[in-house]
Amino acid sequence: MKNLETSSMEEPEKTGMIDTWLDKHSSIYTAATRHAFVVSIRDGSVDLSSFRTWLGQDYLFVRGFVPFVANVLIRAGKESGESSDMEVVLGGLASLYDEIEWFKREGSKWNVDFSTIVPQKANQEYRRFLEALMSSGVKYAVIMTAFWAIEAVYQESFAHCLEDGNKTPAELTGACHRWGNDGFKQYCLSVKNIAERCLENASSEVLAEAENVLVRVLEHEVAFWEMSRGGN
Ligand SMILES: Cc1ncc(CNC=O)c(N)n1
Repeated sequence: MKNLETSSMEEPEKTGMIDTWLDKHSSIYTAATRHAFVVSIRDGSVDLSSFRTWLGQDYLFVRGFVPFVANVLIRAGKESGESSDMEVVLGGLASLYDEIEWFKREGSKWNVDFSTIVPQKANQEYRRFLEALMSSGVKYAVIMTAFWAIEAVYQESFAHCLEDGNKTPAELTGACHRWGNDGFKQYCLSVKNIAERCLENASSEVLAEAENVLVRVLEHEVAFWEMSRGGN
């Protein structure tokens, strides 16, 4: 009797490099997107001094992230070969303006004086890593993979705090909506598609570098959450 299960030999659906890498490095990906600090926001047990530490440190991080995204924007104009890349990155850069304004409002709300905050070690190391990625020897496919990972960790993390069954305190839902909203999810998907397109044509050396950079971003994100949880 003919086996119906195997009678149609369909080609397996093509998965992109990024999803392949996330499967391969799923434990660090989960550590970055389901960190105890994020889970504590979701279940309402969050320690507000940790939240205040995160707020001040992330404000400094975002100020360093702006030149990084500006560098991605310049490369999107010069190196991409696809004119729509620029609009995607420009949209991200523009939203960082609103984000900085939001941080300032949150800073007054939580009595966090940004002018006196000193970047902690994890923050300094993450920013140094971003600076290294901005050097001209780093390929567009590699920086785009890093850019996607940085944004996607926040999207995944804060969307989790808004999912069914959350007990996120009302005063923290603003932060969760900032990165957990649907528009930000769509934007992350657009960045992912750009990265995937570049990776499709990349050499094995560039692929290896992009995979390494992806893992390094996830490690920096875990260290950043750890720093926040440690308080100040
Ligand atoms: C440490 C860290 N990683 C990613 C983001 C999200 N990108 C821009 O806001 C962020 N704010 N902070």
